Amino acid sequence: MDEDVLYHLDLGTKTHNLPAMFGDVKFVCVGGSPNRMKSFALFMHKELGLGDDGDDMKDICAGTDRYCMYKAGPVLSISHGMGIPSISIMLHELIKLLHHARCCDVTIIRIGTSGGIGIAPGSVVITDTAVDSFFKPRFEQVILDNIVTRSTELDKELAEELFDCSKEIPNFPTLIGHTMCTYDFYEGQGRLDGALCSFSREKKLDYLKRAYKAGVRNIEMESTVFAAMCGLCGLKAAVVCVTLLDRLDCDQINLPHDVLVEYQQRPQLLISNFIKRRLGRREQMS
Ligand SMILES: O=P(O)(O)O[C@@H]1C[C@H](O)[C@@H](CO)O1
Ligand SMILES: O=c1cc[nH]c(=O)[nH]1
Repeated sequence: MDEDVLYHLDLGTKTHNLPAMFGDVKFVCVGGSPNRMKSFALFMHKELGLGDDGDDMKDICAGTDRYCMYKAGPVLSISHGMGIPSISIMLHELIKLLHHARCCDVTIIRIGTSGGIGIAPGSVVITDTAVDSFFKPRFEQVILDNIVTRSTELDKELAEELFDCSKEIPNFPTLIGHTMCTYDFYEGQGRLDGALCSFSREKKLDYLKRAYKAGVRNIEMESTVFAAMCGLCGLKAAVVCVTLLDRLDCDQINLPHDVLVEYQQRPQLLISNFIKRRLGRREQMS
């Protein structure tokens, strides 16, 4: 293409010098909420000792309100909204951005929230495999009028490295398990408290217990397409989500605000330790 307009990011190959803006990116962190991704960028700015307090950090995608994007040294922090269609659009444009910027050796991590199954709220789940609502490791993409099935395997070594990092943080409940990705927060995740509900409490529990038996430890709404797209494009990828509740106990998220904030910071803390460890290793090698 003579020009590539990354429409939803408000960036483009003719309007922006993408190699100059992004060529040094080594870590990309994505998550649903714009505020969370801004806080993460500010946190990384501080943790990496990048000078002032980052107060003047600008949203690189300020020209659009679809997504936000912040950069702290080699770390790019981007919001993706909720659900598969939203993250998928962002990933198409992000992956092209990384290509145009000639980035290499990039690690991409989704830092999110989720509902746990049979584990204590506040636990951090590092995904080994993302599965669909049938507990299958696949993402079905409709292309023209065909269903194309893609693998949702994630990088096992990266998951182990992250798990290793978690052990260095005191009182930090972390585990590796399957993550189920659904198309809906309510009926799609077996909730009884949506505007619509057509199944009994018994059916809900039977489904979630079968999910647990199949190795699922948490439920969210982006991991299958994230794993599939990153895998096909050769990006090393991980999914790290904190659980906000145990779905075997309840459906409503009614945590006090300060607890919710602290839980959401857990994946950020883990990823910050991981990035600092990786950067330290690179410095030792050079
Ligand atoms: O990254 P976040 O915390 O937004 O991810 C989960 C999955 C859905 O997008 C959303 C539902 O509350 O939270
Ligand atoms: O239960 C939950 C909590 C957060 N995100 C989800 O998708 N489900």
